[in-house]
Amino acid sequence: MTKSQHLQRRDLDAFSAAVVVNIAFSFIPASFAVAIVKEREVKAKHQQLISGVSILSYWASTYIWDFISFLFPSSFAIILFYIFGLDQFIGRGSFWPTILMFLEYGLSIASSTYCLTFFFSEHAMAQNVVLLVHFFTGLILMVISFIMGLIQTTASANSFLKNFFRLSPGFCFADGLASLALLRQGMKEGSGDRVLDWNVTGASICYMGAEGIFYFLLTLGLELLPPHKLTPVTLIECWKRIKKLFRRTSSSYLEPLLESSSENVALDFDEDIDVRTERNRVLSGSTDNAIIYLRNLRKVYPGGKHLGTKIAVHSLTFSVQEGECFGFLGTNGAGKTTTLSMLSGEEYPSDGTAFIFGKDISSNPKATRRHIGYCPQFDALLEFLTVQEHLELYARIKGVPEYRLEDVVMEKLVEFDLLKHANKPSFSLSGGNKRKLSVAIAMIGDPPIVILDEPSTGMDPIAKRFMWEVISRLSTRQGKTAVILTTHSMNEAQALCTRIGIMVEGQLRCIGSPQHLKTRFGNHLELEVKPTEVSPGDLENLCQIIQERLFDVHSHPRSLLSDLEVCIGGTDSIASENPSVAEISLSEEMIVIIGRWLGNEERIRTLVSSTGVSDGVFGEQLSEQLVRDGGIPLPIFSEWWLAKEKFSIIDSFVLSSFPGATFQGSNGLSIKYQLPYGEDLSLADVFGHLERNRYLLGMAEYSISQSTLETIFNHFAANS
Ligand SMILES: Nc1ncnc2c1ncn2[C@@H]1O[C@H](COP(=O)(O)OP(=O)(O)OP(=O)(O)O)[C@@H](O)[C@H]1O
Repeated sequence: MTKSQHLQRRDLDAFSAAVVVNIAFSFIPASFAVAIVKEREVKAKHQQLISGVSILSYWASTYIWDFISFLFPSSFAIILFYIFGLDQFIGRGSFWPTILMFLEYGLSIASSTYCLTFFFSEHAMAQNVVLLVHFFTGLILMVISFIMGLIQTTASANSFLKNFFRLSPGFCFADGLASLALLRQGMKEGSGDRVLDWNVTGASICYMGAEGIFYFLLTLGLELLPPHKLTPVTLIECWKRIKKLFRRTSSSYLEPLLESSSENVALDFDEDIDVRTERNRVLSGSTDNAIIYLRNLRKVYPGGKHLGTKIAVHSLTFSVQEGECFGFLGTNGAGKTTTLSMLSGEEYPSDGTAFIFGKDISSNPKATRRHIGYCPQFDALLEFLTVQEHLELYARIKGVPEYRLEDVVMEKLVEFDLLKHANKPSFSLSGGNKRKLSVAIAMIGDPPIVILDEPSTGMDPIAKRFMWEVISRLSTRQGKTAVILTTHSMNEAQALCTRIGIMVEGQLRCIGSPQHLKTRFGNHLELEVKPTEVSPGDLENLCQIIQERLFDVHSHPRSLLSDLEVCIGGTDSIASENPSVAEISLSEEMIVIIGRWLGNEERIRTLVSSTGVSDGVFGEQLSEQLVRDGGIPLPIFSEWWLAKEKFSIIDSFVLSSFPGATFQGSNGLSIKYQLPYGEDLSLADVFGHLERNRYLLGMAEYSISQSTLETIFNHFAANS
């Protein structure tokens, strides 16, 4: 074998060794990546592993574990490398540079894979794909570089291109090993004897070291900041934030408001006068004690391929003061959660901004978040952590000092009546108790701003009352905390909120105190009347009249007589003596005829109609009985008839006395009306008129109330 053949053989052997190692490194970590993902899933399920430690240390342990997992195959390969004598190509003197490269390779691969996965998708598969792309890139570049290095005309281009190829950790690693092998065999040109020369291992060590640190820091940043995928929209948002950062140098409490008069945006919808007044007030900076200001806050979501963009929140402007409980109401999809997510820093505004204690949520999200306790719409609890551990964990995250921890946790357990559930894992709690825990977490550390997104969902009425107590104590009694509350319960809003804003399709449609909204938008009164009960004398009289008419056989059609026979048990009894009233059961045909005798066939129709005309509970029961038994006892029919008579008298009285009054329904015991309310008809007029005629009309009781919040909400929802 000539020297040149020997060199080529050695050259090829060195290259094969590097390729084999590279492939080994490609696939072993790839399979480990799967194991790591699985291990993370397991950890996610058994969250008690992190009991008592902060999120940060959980993150650190996960990261270190991943890193060790990546290093494991490195160590494994090193051992193999020496056992099978592959080291003869490298030489024992190169042990430490080799070890260093292995370590750096582990770090740079782990960090860059982690980091790229964060950017594009956190799906487990994405992590594997990134990992494999990494390894194959290294391998392919290695082959290209090797071939280019062999061909004389491309050798210098190869040296230049290597500077870029080295951005791939796989290439760096394989190139470093191959260069070491070539050096030891004396086949490396122009590099002297030193293993740490740039062209031997120096470049690989520097590149991999720099990449490892760079990606590590980037990953750290991504872990600590809220995760955001790299999409055109997020890029635009990032750009806007950067611009704002440079524009806004001051963060004093009032300055942002005073500078803002030019921010009146052109609205493409008619704004309610109260909403406009609030907008002008906020934009002019004349708000006292307000600690939250929203200024033209807007959120646009990308709509995907086939849908247009979605404007979830349109130019929202209002303020919330200290000690205020602001009720943020709205239809489903009105944009409430989106607004709250922007305030709590979960989402970036597409335009406009908000200030919390004078700090801009866009340019200073960390500083603003410190003031906020947020209870999201869906419980963000860790399944296997107990109630107490949750409180401890969040108290630590919120910076409660260790010596106060026990007291703070106990205080919340008692305040939210969770003491008896303290040691239960959160997955075993009922929905209502989960909500309690979420609200308790939001209130840890007594933040000056508490944002509660539908806090009482799923709670029983007692728990709900209890929760209302806690919230009202927080805002009204302590007087220092501002609460923003979204709810679909009008009772809750009425009970808790000092001011309410109703959102429809991303726009604020009205704003003001509950009383102000009722006075402004409740342009009618609700009247409920309960008639007196039917008197036994009247009932007896009617039964008698009907009975007499029924037994006046000459006036009956043949078919009715046969009906009567069936109802009271035979012809003899009809002819000879009158049966007792209670014995008489009226068939449908008889009822229709009786209605005609009594002069109101229309009323009978509500009873016998198969179309199910609503006539209150009593009427519905009689209809059912008629269908089921084929008849109704005479006394019961008579009672129903007299009750209807009373209803009818009251109905004609109300409709004729209050022009514009509308019938709203009856439950069989009382009737409801809506009366127009305004200059023509005052509350005093209505009371006076009803009181004067009360006994004449047979009203047992009546009530008049202003429109409820629910009617006002329905009015806005219906006009959306
Ligand atoms: N990530 C998103 N991407 C696209 N559209 C979204 C996204 N999140 C919310 N939306 C849309 O924005 C609008 C406002 O949603 P949001 O969840 O803020 O409403 P909401 O008032 O809280 O409703 P609900 O009372 O049902 O909780 C909805 O039309 C919703 O479909």
